[in-house]
Amino acid sequence: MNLIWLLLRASGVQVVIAVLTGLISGATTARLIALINTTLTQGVSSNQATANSVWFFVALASIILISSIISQVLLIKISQNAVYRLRLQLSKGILSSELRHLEQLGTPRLLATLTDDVATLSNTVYAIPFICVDIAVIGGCLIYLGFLSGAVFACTIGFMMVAIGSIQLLINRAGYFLNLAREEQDRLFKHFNAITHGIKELKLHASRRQEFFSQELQKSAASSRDQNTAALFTFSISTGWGNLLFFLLVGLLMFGLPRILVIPSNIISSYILTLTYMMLPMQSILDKLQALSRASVALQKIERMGLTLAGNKESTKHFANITRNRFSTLQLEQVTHAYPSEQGDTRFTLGPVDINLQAGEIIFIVGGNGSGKSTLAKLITGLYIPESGSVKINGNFVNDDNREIYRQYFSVVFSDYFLFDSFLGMGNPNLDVQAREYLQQLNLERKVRIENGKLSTTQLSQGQRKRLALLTAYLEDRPIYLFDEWASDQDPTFRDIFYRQILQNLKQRNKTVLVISHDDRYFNLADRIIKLDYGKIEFDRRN
Ligand SMILES: Nc1ncnc2c1ncn2[C@@H]1O[C@H](COP(=O)(O)OP(=O)(O)OP(=O)(O)O)[C@@H](O)[C@H]1O
Repeated sequence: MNLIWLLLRASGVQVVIAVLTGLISGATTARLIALINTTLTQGVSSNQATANSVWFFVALASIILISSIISQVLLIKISQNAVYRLRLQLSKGILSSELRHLEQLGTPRLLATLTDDVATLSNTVYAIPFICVDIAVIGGCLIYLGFLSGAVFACTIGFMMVAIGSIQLLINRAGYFLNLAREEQDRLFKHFNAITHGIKELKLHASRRQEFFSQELQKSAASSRDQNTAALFTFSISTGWGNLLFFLLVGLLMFGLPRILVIPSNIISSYILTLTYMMLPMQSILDKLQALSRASVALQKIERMGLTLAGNKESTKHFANITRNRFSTLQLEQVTHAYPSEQGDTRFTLGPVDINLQAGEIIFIVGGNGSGKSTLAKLITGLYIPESGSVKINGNFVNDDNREIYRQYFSVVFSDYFLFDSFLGMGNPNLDVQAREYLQQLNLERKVRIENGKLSTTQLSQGQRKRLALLTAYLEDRPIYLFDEWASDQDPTFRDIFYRQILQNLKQRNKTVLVISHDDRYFNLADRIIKLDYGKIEFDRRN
């Protein structure tokens, strides 16, 4: 049902046209079978009648061909379009969701849905057009059967309802196993994540690798295999059961029903012929049910993810020239943020904090590990929404409507930064020239080339990659800079350059620079130091 909605949402009008042409194809098929039936049972009286029948036969066959092709082409387009829209919607949903919510969902779950579920769906929607035509053919045949004999039709429909009900029970059972298998898939993705990101640690420690493999990955993979096997077994039972029931129906019509009802033999043979013709589309539907159930589970997962994303959606209106806005002050007033407590863990709460930042200041944010520096950075930059308290920029409150504008004041290099290999969204005509200048200042001109806003490589050392992240921040040229332990993996010479030259240059350009640092040798270079201790400001003093 959800799959049908998916198509209807993609293009309601086209779906209606496709269904109508499908129905025409089905009805024409029924008429063709009726023609074959009458010709076989009654024969043709004259040459003229034969010629008429031949033309009628050709016309019906042509209509079936054309209408089924139109229906399928339309449905193929609609279904592929639906998957395309779903991919974009999901990606948009992730991009506009609150960071905290995405952190809670976790990368493996997001990836499992973005890759696995969407792939399952896109591999299955191709079947929907064929199923629609099959259903139309079955529908057309049933209508023809209804015309042949009301009593036999009633018996046939009664039998079919019971048959469909029993098959549905089996399919529901298979769907249950598929759901379990899909839940296991999330855990599998978590382990795949560990393999790709923890490969060095796993390679270096044989017993850790072995235990990870046997206790975690293998267990999940085996459980996924078992649930999938159970689902597939149930599906094959349902296909076999469906075929058996079909033969049972044919047997009943041939041997059982004539004993109870008086049915002319030509009606019986017409029924058998039509039912035999219906067997092909029925079998085809039964074969595709497995893929459809899998797609339905995937769609449920996608929709659940979409719903949680929509429930945590932020406004992401696009505002041009935001960075040209002038910055004078930024105030955090009684701002708090709390992480939910993990098992056996005490809940970490940052704040309430009061901070007042001015343009052109260099502020060091210092404190021990876990004191809340990065959390504060996410609150200052608007990535986390304060649970209480308020943030003001240039005297104006930051709220849901202007948070997107607010974020454009910041150029940030987080400690877990991501490096894009091209400078996207910069809108700077001198980008390449400016970027090459910065490459020289950052001592990278012999390692990296820049052509049309694209970096020749990002396969560099940690320190060099971080310099490229700094280069991107330079090019963004925004009023407030924030560096989260930027210098931690720089060599002593460049670390010195960072603290003594880069930060001072930014200050001279009237930038506000927030530096999260453990380098106490350079604390004297700050205009101001804010020290955090277990989520509270221990001191906020000028140097
Ligand atoms: N994504 C998260 N989910 C739950 N708790 C978190 C999360 N990130 C941080 N925390 C908790 O918040 C506390 C502060 O973390 P934060 O990263 O802000 O510290 P920090 O001062 O930047 O530490 P470090 O110097 O080690 O980088 C930690 O004790 C941690 O347990």
